[in-house]
Amino acid sequence: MHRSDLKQTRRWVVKIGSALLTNDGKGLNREALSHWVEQIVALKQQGIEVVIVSSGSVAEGMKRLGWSSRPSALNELQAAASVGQMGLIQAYESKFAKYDIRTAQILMTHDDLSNRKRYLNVRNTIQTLLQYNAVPIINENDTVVTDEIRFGDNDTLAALTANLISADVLVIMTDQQGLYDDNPRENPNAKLITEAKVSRKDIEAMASPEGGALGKGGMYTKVMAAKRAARSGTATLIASGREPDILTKLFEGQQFGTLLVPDLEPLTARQQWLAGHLQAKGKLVLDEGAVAMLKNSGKSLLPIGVKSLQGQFQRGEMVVCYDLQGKEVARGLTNYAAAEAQKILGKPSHQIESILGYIEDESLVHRDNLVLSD
Ligand SMILES: Nc1ncnc2c1ncn2[C@@H]1O[C@H](COP(=O)(O)OP(=O)(O)O)[C@@H](O)[C@H]1O
Ligand SMILES: N[C@@H](CCC(=O)OP(=O)(O)O)C(=O)O
Repeated sequence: MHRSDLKQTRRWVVKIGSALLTNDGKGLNREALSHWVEQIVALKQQGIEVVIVSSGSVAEGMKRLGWSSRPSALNELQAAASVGQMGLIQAYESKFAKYDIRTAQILMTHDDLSNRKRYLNVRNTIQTLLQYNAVPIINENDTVVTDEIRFGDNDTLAALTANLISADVLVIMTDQQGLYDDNPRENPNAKLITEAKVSRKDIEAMASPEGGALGKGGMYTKVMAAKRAARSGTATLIASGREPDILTKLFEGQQFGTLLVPDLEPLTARQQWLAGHLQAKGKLVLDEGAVAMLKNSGKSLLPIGVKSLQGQFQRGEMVVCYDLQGKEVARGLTNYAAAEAQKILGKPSHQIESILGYIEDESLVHRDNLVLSD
């Protein structure tokens, strides 16, 4: 993907971060929002389908509730998000209405995306909305989530959305010009990276998880989001939402922000869904033979190759597989709950039935439910 190819793309996810959307924490910056809407309308006129992932509900809720500082208690954050989401959506709806464009609100949790049925439902809904020329506006459903099932930051949510709809481009708009080789808030000599392959290992180290006062995740979650997005072949642009006409400039191939080129082998839709599970319920440690089988022969994981396990997982839940050196090898959905798996570890599959009294499958993790880690 080169910048000049951006004009030929068809489907974009545009993520607008808290750091940008909020007026120094005093609610939404409606003027700026209006300008982004204008640019999205211009993209749509060029035939691009756009999905927005927008933060800002907590900041708007704080203003509406008259709170001067961001609460730390989860229930207060949830209340603020719930009050503020009304204002956020209202702002987008009224701006798009001027152009006679319909908007649609989608609130998701990580749980929704890890449930295969709900995942497919969300995908169908978004695709249908795009067919009807509506602009879906996505945020995390903050009111129903607790820490362990949160995306936590909207960069991750935006990347999973890009996977969900096989977007060509993910634009992460933030308050910096793009990815610098060091945190520009701390190092005035930091240099902007204009382009990098997403597989480059050093870009993770450049990106600090320290964000501004309002954002969450900093640049680190943006780089990780670009890696996730690359699983569906999606190119990521990290750029400043403060730059006038930024979306239009990017579309035209102008040199703004950082282009992170997807150079990894794209995963199938089902593998993307598997890889998008953020929470694993258990760990398996594999012997060398099993690691080689998974990596080189594309085989299922049999219990005989598993040395030990940890965690209280149930059948159908996500487990992470490690090699003997502790490096993650793969992740997948287990056919057996932890208590049963413990009994069949290291045993040949023909013994499963006599040990457990039944057999669910001869593999512990079937190949179709397994994805190799990078
Ligand atoms: N290498 C880097 N390049 C650019 N910004 C960085 C880098 N490392 C950390 N940051 C910080 O990340 C911030 C953006 O992240 P964040 O505040 O979470 O924004 P958002 O709300 O848009 O997601 C920047 O303001 C900057 O301080
Ligand atoms: N869902 C929350 C935002 C999550 C968040 O702050 O994300 P980010 O824009 O990545 O810093 C909200 O709308 O306020």
